[in-house]
Amino acid sequence: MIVLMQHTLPMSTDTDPDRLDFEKKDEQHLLSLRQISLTFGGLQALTDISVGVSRGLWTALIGPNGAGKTSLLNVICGLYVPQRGEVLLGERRLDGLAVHQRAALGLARTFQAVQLVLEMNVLDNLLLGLHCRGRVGMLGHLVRSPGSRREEGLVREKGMEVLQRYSLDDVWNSPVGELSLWQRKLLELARSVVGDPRLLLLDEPMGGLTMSEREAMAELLHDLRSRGLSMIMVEHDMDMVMTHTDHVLVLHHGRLLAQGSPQEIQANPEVITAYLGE
Ligand SMILES: Nc1ncnc2c1ncn2[C@@H]1O[C@H](COP(=O)(O)OP(=O)(O)OP(=O)(O)O)[C@@H](O)[C@H]1O
Repeated sequence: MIVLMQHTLPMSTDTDPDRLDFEKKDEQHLLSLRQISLTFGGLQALTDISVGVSRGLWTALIGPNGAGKTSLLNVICGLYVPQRGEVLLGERRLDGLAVHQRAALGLARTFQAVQLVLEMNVLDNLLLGLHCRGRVGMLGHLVRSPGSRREEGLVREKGMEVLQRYSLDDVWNSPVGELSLWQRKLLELARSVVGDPRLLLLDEPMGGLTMSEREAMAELLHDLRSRGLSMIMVEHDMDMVMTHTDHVLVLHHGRLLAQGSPQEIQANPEVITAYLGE
């Protein structure tokens, strides 16, 4: 369940009762955003966003074009630094942590335009997901000690198991440049989860896919959620959002316009106006 924090963050001391109340709510959340504001020069991309995301849910982040959805994912994963506000994973404040440090704490991310190294083969691209998560010692690989070779063998074995799960084991040695869009989307998803993250941020994972591929992707995401992975997904396909996700956050002009179950969001007059007004 996601709880909108409507009161403003008090500026006073830790003994302030409002502040303690705020933090008590945060304890229940896997992710907490407190009063996030982000500007690019004169452009206000995000304004005063406070929201908590509970564990184990598949949350959709929707809104018209330019509403700030990708910017919010970028703030969460550390690509963008907001001018104001705090991001917490569990009780850990993430302010000041770089993308790779947040990844090591369990935050994973996929991108709208798939981010793979086209010249590298499928397995090596997958294993980049483990390096990003800090699960494999880069230095050990560079010096190639016997220990590191053994470790590398185990890691490659685990990688092949994951590729099998995503039906990519047959093409493990092909350069990514030779894969179809569907296979690239699969590989990006596999790479984002290979390090066992706690929270997965998905930016339009179904973009550009056919209807049957979208359904297949939804199945994979259901499977990940049933294994306990929490997800926040930016998606434009409303049918997908309404059919598959547990909870919906709606951004409009950089503000949190509404949140609720898919059914509540579908019936929300403010949301309908925001979309029709585009
Ligand atoms: N790096 C950037 N530099 C300048 N402006 C940016 C940057 N990133 C985003 N913006 C602006 O911030 C606003 C929100 O953009 P964002 O991409 O987050 O929206 P969105 O909801 O993801 O849109 P879409 O659905 O079209 O992908 C837009 O006006 C966009 O032009």
